[in-house]
Amino acid sequence: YLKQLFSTKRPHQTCKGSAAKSPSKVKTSPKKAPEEHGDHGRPFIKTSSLFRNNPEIPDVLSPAVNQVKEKVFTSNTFEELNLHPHLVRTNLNIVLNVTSMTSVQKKTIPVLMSGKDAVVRSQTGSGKTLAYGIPVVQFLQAMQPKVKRSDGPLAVVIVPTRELALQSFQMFQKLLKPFTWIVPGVLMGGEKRKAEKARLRKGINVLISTPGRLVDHIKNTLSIAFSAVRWLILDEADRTLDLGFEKDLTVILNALNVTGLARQNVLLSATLTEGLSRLASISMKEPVSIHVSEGSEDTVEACPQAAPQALSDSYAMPERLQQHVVVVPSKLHLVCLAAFILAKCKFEQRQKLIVFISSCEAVEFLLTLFTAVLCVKPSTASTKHTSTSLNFYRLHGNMRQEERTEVFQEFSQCKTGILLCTDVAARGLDLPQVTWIVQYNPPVSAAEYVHRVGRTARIGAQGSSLLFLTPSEMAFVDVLANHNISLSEMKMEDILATLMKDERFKGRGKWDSKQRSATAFEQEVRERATVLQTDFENYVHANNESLQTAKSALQSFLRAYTTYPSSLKHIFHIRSLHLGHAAKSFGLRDAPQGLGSSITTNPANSKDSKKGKDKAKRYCKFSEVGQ
Ligand SMILES: Nc1ncnc2c1ncn2[C@@H]1O[C@H](COP(=O)(O)OP(=O)(O)OP(=O)(O)O)[C@@H](O)[C@H]1O
Repeated sequence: YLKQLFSTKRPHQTCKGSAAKSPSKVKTSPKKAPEEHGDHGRPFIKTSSLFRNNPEIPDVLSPAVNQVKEKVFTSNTFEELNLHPHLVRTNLNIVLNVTSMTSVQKKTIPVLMSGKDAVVRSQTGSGKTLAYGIPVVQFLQAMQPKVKRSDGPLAVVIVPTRELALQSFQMFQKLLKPFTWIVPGVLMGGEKRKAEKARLRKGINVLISTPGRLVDHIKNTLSIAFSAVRWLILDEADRTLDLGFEKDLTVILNALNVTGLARQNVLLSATLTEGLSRLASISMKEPVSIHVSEGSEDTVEACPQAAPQALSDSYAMPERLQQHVVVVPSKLHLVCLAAFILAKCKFEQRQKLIVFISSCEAVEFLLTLFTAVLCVKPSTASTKHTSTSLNFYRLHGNMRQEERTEVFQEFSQCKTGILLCTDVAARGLDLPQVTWIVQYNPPVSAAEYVHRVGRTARIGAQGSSLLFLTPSEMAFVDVLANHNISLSEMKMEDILATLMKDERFKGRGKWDSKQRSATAFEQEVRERATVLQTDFENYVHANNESLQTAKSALQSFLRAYTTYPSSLKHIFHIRSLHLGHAAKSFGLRDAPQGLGSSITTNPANSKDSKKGKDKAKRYCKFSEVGQ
């Protein structure tokens, strides 16, 4: 069917009009349309109409849902917990500046301190890390005889990504400050194995690791011994399973189980549902199920079998998170994202955005393109509105680890900026003061949606999110509604209207700001969007290198599109993509020839067999996370 997909004769379901019948007939090449010069000295190349032959944009009808609410804070303080006074005063009150417990902490800490296993679900940004960190530290500092480095790991914390491993490690460093005899350490893909081996040999008591790297050491590092382990924490437990790490987890559990010491096991995530029972059954003993949704004051319950089944499919969302959706035809995706970034980061103050993109190559491409086109200063001082400069960052699994760590730290500390990233940044990361989450490419599940938007509106703060969908993808709104998530619509035209503030993209000179006619305004917005798209296309087509980069970004986007799970294929199916229009969203004037064969030759996209499907899943996900 891939042949069919890239055939120009393929009838297209999502588009109206003649262009829909010939998707590759997107005509704009310098040869076909000779250059002329516009008012601003920029060479104009006639861009095929961005606003014609697009599918209709119906209104979004987000079904009414009862949003599940969780109260973040309680009026209880940590003093009530009978913790070591240094842990409360030095660490929590002074170093971490926290006094009252969050709901999940109030429910989880006493359960864990009583020695039980637990499965913990509470909304993103509600303080789950301290909910397990405090009991672990309280337990370790009280151990007699005193913990020694040579005891090796006493607590093992498994997290799905490297940045999250680093973040959890830093939290343990803070919590363990007064207890200098207990040593935390982190192992993660991308770091030097030799240095990690040396640290393991010296002794690490609280070991934080990504699954793959831990398995690597279990197999290859003689000095790793788990004879003393008393705690196993799986943070973002559902994702760890998702990533196909089940095999790795089995290796880890087998290594831990050899000793037979009594061990406490804790699973945590904002989206624990089905699938977890399987994990619980292999790793836990009569776990207590803890969830925090409103009206569930008593939801600390012993659920001997398959505790997570008590959890419903309704996800609690942060109360002060404003969720939006915008429906944008593929052709207009690029200009619409650019206009949104300009609106927030150029014409508003102190905005910090995270933009989720489906592939590493597309992240790289957009970074280069936006830096070249959007960051250019106007040739005259004609920008009417006060504007601030744009600071772009990027994070994805194909970057070197040092670079990833550097970007993570820099973006954590910056006051304004735009992080273009893949799902490596979707889970667990606690990046301060993020104001907007933009999902430029839709997530692979409702759970991933929850985690992505959860990078804002943390710990009771305010935040907003925007999901981009094409008209053919609108049914994803219903998928979210099934999990009690409701979105309000933002209009594409309103986002594009930002371009009226930016004189760099002025149309061909007829616009007069004193004009009051709505039609003239709309016309000028469209012209400016076209000018911006032309700038993008000119950049992409300026040389062979940038053209190839755009093509491979498009290709990687298409590959990623094939990896949606079968339950969502009726919404996100590569057959319903309009290749010519998708190409436009990568600044390409025409749909590249031969893309079909390059996608079919990739084993990740062979979908003839189940094996092929599995490979496809793995290909994308492993390359994303870059274990
Ligand atoms: N009791 C508290 N009072 C104030 N701030 C807190 C408290 N507990 C945790 N925090 C802060 O809240 C933020 C979010 O916490 P954390 O990262 O543990 O959330 P989470 O529930 O694990 O989120 P996610 O599901 O996204 O991983 C962190 O900056 C943390 O320091």
